[in-house]
Amino acid sequence: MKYVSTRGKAPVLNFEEAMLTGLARDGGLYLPETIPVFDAAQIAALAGLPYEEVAFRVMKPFIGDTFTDAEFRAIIERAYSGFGHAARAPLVQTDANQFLLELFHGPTLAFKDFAMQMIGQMFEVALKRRGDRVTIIGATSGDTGSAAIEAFRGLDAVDVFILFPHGRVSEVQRRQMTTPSEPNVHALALDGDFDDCQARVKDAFNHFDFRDRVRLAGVNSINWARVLAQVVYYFTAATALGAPHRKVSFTVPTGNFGDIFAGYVARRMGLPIHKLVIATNRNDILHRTMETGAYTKSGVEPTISPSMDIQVSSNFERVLFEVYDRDGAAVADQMKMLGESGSFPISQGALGRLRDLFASGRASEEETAATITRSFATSGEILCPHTAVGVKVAHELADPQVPMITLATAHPAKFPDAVEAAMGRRPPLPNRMSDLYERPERVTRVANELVAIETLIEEKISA
Ligand SMILES: Cc1ncc(COP(=O)(O)O)c(C=O)c1O
Ligand SMILES: N[C@@H](CCOP(=O)(O)O)C(=O)O
Repeated sequence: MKYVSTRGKAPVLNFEEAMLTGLARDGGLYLPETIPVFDAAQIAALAGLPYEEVAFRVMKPFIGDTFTDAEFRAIIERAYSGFGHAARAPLVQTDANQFLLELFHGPTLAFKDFAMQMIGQMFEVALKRRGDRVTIIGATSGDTGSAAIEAFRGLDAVDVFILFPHGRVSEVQRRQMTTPSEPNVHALALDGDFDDCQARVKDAFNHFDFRDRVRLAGVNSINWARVLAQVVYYFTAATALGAPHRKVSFTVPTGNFGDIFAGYVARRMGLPIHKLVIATNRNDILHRTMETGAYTKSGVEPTISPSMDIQVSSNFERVLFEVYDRDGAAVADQMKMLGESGSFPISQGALGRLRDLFASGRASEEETAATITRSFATSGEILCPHTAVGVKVAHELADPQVPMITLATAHPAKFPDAVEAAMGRRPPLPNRMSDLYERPERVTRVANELVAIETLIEEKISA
């Protein structure tokens, strides 16, 4: 399997190279040259299998000969062994035709663990075999960072630097990043918002001297391996409800577009997905784009669903590449326009294709809080604010005949203030984390400047 860049000018790579590279050298994102398709019998055979077996069958066609079957099975086993639920991603019915896919039973209580635990294990095996060492840099609005630090803490072949927006993540998220004591992990509080963090990460990748000197690698969803691991739970959920013989819809609380892009890949692989719904909070750039046909930045406003407080949605580039018939030059032009003027138009043809692929909706702060309140009162389910954004939109866009699955992307205990304000009860942390508030924190404040960040990284890795 070969991987190509969305901007069409970077070297074509195999899976291992694409995984260890992260961002393509032309600034684009890697995608498989072709997406494998499963027939109905292959999909039907997944129903009822353990999560790990589905993960093996779904991901295997994408990895080429990077790992032997035995290696890959062992990687998958290790990745999911720390999850707190035997089903890994259990499906819960909340209403006549509404379901929640609980993706928060991993070590840091968010869906990021599904991919990050896999990447940690895959990096470890690949780097040991190469006798290599890398410096990982990541940007987070809260969940990617904690999942990355958890997945890579203490591993020999990596140093990890995570940039998070100072003062804009929940206390639980911050502590998950700042309390691990292993010397190879570093939480950096940046003076800016998530888009600034992500922009500095991309700048570092585009500064080739630095990139090559520290052997930079990325674990944001710009890394194809992140998206790939997230394709699996669309298959487990849909087959549990009767796919391929029955269609299902998914609503995905969306920020950086990685999770919903994984749903798009699942559909391209043959999974019969009826609607794929983008749910945004009041930072609704994706919903506005779908409505108006112009991707236009308008400044990030802090919300009670902070992990989705994003304006530059990285993986949207991947879907643009698809709806522009894989025209890398057209995508590069759009990204240039976005960088220069904060906006780009989408052609009528591409917009039509986007609207065929995705529906969209948004939830205001009040609607998000009201959804948390109502969900607890009617079904006893305590939702995290991101999931509540999804549930609000899912109810609006559901078809009575088709099951609607909302991705429950984080555990409510990661956002206790917002949940308590909505329903008058503070969700407790699971027992294994109950001392999180007592552990000492270790964090470095950093300016929103590439030079300051690069200097800090070089100092730390040479210390
Ligand atoms: C809890 C939670 N929900 C939803 C999202 C949005 O996911 P994505 O960025 O893949 O669109 C994030 C951040 O990525 C998150 O942390
Ligand atoms: N919401 C994310 C933002 C980064 O997203 P990623 O999926 O591209 O890593 C977070 O929680 O950090």
